[in-house]
Amino acid sequence: AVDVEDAMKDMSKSYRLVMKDADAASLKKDLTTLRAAAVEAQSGVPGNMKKQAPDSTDRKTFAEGMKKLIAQIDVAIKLTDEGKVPEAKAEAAKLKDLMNEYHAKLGV
Ligand code: HEM
Repeated sequence: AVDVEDAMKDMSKSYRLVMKDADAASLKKDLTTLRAAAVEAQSGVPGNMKKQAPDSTDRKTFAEGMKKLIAQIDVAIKLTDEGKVPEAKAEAAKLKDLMNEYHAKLGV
C-alpha cells in the first residue's frame, strides 16, 4: 500500500529543489518528480484516515486538496514548457499555500 507520509516527504524534497531552480530544464525535471510524488500520495489513504469511510469529510477534503495541488503543479509545468521561469516559480510558490491550507484543515 502507498504510504502517504513517505510520498509527502518526497514531495517536500522536490518542492525545495523547485524553489531553488533557476533554469527551465531543472524546473521541468523537479516539477515532474514532484507531480509523480503527488499522484502517489493521492492514491493512498493518510494514516489518520485509514479507519474512516471513503466518503468521510476528511477523506473528501484530502481528495479535493490533492486534486487542486496537482492542477497547480500542472499550471507551473505549462509555464515552464513556455520558458516562463519566473512565472512558473511564482505559481509553484502557491503550492505552499495549498499545503498550509490543507494541512490546517486536516490537522497535520
Ligand atoms: C507541496 C505541497 C505539500 C508538501 C511539501 C507536503 C509535505 C508534507 C510532509 C513533509 C508531511 C509529513 C509530516 C511529518 O513529517 O509527519 C505531510 C503529511 C501530510 N500531508 Fe502534506 N504536503 C503538501 C501538500 C498537502 C496537501 C495539499 C494535502 C491535502 C490535500 C496534504 C495532506 C497531508 C496529510 C494528510 C499528511 C499526513 C500523512 C499521513 O500521516 O499518512 N499535504 N505533508
